[in-house]
Amino acid sequence: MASKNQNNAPSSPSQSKRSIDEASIDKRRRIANTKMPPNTGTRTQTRQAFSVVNGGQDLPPLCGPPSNSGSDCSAIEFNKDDVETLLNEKLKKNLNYREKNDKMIDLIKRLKLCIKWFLQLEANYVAEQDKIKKLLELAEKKCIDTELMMNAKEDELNSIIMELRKNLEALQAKFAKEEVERVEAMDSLARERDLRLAAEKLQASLSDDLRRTQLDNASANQKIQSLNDTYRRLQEFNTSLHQWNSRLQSDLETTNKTLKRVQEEKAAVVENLSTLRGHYTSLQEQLTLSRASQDEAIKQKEALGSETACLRGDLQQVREDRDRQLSQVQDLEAEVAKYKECTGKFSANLESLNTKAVELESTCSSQSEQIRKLREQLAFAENKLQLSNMSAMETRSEFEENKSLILELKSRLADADVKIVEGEKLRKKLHNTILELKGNIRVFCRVRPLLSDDGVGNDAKVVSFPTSMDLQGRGIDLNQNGQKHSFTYDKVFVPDNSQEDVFVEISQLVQSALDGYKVCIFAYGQTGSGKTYTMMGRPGLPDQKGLIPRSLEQVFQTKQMLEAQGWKYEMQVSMLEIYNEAIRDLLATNKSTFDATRVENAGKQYAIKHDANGNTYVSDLTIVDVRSSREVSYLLERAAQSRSVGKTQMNEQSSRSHFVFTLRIIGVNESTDQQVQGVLNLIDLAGSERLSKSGSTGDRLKETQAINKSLSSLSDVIFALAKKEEHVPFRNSKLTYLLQPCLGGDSKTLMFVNVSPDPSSLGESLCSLRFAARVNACEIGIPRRQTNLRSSDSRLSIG
Ligand SMILES: Nc1ncnc2c1ncn2[C@@H]1O[C@H](COP(=O)(O)OP(=O)(O)OP(=O)(O)O)[C@@H](O)[C@H]1O
Repeated sequence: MASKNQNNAPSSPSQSKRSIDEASIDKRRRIANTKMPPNTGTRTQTRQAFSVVNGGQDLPPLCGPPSNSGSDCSAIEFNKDDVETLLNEKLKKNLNYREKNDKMIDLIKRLKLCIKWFLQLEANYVAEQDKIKKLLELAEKKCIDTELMMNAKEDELNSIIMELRKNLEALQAKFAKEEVERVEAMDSLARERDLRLAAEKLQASLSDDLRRTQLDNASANQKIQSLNDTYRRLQEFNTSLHQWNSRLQSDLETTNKTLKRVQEEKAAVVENLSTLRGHYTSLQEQLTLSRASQDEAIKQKEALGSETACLRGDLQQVREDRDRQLSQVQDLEAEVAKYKECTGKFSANLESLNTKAVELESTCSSQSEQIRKLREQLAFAENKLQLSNMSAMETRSEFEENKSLILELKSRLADADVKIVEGEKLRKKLHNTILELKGNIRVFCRVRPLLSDDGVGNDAKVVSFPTSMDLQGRGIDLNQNGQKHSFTYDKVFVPDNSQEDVFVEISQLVQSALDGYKVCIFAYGQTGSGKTYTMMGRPGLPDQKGLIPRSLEQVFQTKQMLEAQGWKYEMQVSMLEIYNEAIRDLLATNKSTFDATRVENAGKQYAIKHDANGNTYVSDLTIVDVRSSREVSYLLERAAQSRSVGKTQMNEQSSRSHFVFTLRIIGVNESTDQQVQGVLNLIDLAGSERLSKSGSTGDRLKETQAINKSLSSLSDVIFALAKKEEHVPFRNSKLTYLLQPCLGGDSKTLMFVNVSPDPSSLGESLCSLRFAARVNACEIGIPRRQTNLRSSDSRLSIG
């Protein structure tokens, strides 16, 4: 029991008290049951004895004091009632003597037993009383010792409690101090945080530190809270100890009062003592725990100190940041000062802007006035607009009518376009037919006027023109030594005929070139007869423009007209001369080409090639795309400056080479899916001259021989073509080979024979006229014999 009570926790003093009270009551009960006061004990023992004597079965067996072994009443117990019942028992009247005697004997026996039991009980009580007295004395001694010890322990506990209180006060003071420091640190941190937040958001790391510090503070607060809880528990424990002590004192007083009466109270005191010992042990343990908690609190204090140091470090860092921020603030203040200066300037500007605003306001008011007027005008205009809308409605209806009319006209126009295309095709066909009927090789004769330089002989008028109806405009008579030579051609131009008159006659051929035919127009004649004049005209005089510029003007004019029908044309120009059977590029930009020393070799550079489509290509020849007659005129001037010229008896500026102007015309009509490719060759041949007259030496002789040779070759080709012979000797000269695709077949060839009326060159004129007459006669199908020409005249022979 003692060890069990020692293990009881002291934390529940009321429970302990209750257990102690119950124990005390139990003990008291037991003491009351076992104790028999000397004056009353006889009656009780007597009753127990009488109960036994009266039968004893209905009485509960009581644990009486120890009895003598072997005695009859050792197991019999008596109480007061039993004794009184035994003493008051009377015999029944209806009993006989014997029965009365038996009953009396039995009663006597029971009385004897009761007396005997009572005497034994009394002796036992006396012995027990002595023993209890001795035990009480010992218990008193022990209680006094225990009380002394308890007092000592109480003093010791009081001193410990005082010490703990002091420690707690010191800890509380430290905690309060640290709390104040913490609050100060928190305040400073809050201030610094405000500064930080106001300055820049770059202090995110410091915010993290602050959060950590706050967490540490929270943990410290928790620790403080736990310490406060511990302190509160200790206080409660101290209070319970006080209560327990007071209860112990009261119990001690109760024990002292009942010490003499109750033996079991000694055990209770012993138990209490053991309990107190247990409590003492537990108090010692609590003390140990308190010391441990004190150590822990000291450690926590140290930890808090280190945390405070950390916080101070953070505070120092925060202060440094604050210093940095302050420097930034100073910089910002400097900037603010600058901005203030700028603000001053801006305020000046603002004043000027204010004045401008005032001006603008005045302008605005005037504009408001204008707006008002404009609104009036707008209202007026709206009225007009309504009227206009009404008229627009009328116009719209007219428009619809016109639209339908336009559609009808468009359909008619489309029909007309189709008809035009068809008509154009028909025109081309008819035009070609007419030209074919006129002859693919035609000969025109042109007699130039008599010039002042021309020599005047006996018979000044060697050229005349028949006036008969059938030959008018086609015949020419040449008088030589009284003999009249008459020639007929497709057309004869008299000296009075202008350049325009001549061009009118050849313009149909130019149209053929645009229609896609190959056209060649030659100017043939003796030197000084007017070939260059006919082809090129006189420079600087527009009314004396020659066939080439006029043809080009017609080409570009017709091109523009045909573009309306869907035709698109590309024009390419090339110009070359054949000098001494060598080709020379007159549009080449390299001037060295015209170096006389390179003339002979230059021919090899310009190889003539014909393709299957009848197109001619000269390698290395300059071909220029042209879009206007002006561009071509510019090129013609350049070429004229590059031509090989010389001086003859008949001409100061005699052309010593054949000049070939080629215009390639490529036309495409996408709407009718037609394509044409025509060529217009305009050729100013070198002037024929008798060798006897040319001064026939050196280069001059060579030039004249080359010219005569190429002209002879050309006459061969033209005769062959006119006679439609199978073998045409194109390769006899560069000129004929170059013109091969443009001669014969569907090609149109026109030869001008230029004649000089100068009597001194009558022979040359006669030769030219005879040659041209033969060509013309072949073409129109006149039998050779009817021309009265000798066979030897079939070839042009000059010199
Ligand atoms: N129809 C004409 N009307 C007026 N003057 C003309 C006419 N034909 C030629 N002339 C003039 O006659 C001169 C010789 O003419 P042109 O130079 O054209 O002869 P040519 O046949 O080209 O000579 P060559 O073969 O030697 O080059 C020039 O001064 C030219 O102005």
